[in-house]
Amino acid sequence: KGPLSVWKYKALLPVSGEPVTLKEGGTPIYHMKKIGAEIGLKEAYAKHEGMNPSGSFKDRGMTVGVSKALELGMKSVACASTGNTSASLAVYGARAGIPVIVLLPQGKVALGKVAQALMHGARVISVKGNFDDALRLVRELCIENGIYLLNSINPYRLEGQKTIGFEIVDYFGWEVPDRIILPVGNAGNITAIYKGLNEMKKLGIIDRIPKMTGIQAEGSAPIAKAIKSGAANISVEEHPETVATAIRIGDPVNAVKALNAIRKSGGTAETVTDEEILNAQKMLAVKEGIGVEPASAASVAGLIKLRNMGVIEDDERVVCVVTGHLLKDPETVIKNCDKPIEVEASEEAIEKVLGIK
Ligand SMILES: Cc1ncc(COP(=O)(O)O)c(/C=C/C(=O)C(=O)O)c1O
Repeated sequence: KGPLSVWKYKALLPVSGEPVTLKEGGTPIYHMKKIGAEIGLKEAYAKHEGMNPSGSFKDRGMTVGVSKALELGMKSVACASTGNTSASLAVYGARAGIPVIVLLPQGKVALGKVAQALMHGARVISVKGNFDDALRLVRELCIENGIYLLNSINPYRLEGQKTIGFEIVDYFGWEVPDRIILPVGNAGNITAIYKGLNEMKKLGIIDRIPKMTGIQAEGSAPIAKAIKSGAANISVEEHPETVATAIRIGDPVNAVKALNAIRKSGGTAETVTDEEILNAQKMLAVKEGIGVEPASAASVAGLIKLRNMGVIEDDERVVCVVTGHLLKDPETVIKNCDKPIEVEASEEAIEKVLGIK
């Protein structure tokens, strides 16, 4: 009962007290009519996680993780982040009134995310290294100093994020989608959604699990490479590079769980180029009115590629989880769009450039 939200599923979440909440979850599922028509898929949907309080799916993990931190009597919380985790932790830490420390890879975090972490009062440390360096350092920092670590190595993060699976099942009911496609970085989200779907199956609410399909940027694709080569585990990408800085992660902490989720569900993993990512971002915005940041558009770029490869069948119902809001990374948008047309402040000048007269 009640509106869709993370805490609608409180009975399935490991938090006993009153949660620290900003009404996260209950995000919209949009039918992608035009993009679907272009690739011959009648049932292509996008679940817009950018519509969460801090603008990404991370809020689902943080509402549970920060609630748990309070329950455990922790004095401060920390994370390393490519941006959205730090933005979300800053928001929920502020809500909870608990000090927040975030470690960011220097020069590789989208502007909107840094703005959020700063404005919501986190101590923002910029590390001369990449995300994987920052994660190693924050784990040491937390162990040495009794600070509560809230990267997705913390299982309470995945507990919150599994509600994406709950909401997809709630929306489609018995007609479970055939496939769920999502961008993969540290691989927490694909692991979490798979867990949620398995719980729904155990509860007898669904009778089958959608194919979990992970999409990575070509320059940062340890999971996709392992799936495509059949390797038991990943080989770490030493120098991950992609315009989709949110998923610029070479050594995903949840790799083993994610490979299991993909293989057990009969899913797959694929890579897309930065160009395909930016094209998908523009298609979503211009054709469907859905504004997402580059990493999120990787799921739709992957949908298109897998469809063109013949991996996705004509009659499949597919849900792409688009994970973060367009406003998170305005610099990339400005770089990839035409400049605004400058005119003198007169109607004639405007009509002239618009070719109206
Ligand atoms: C927009 C967006 N889309 C996809 C992912 C990948 O999710 P995971 O595979 O669960 O890591 C992220 C991840 C971001 C961070 O890892 C971080 O913020 O530190 C993201 O921000």
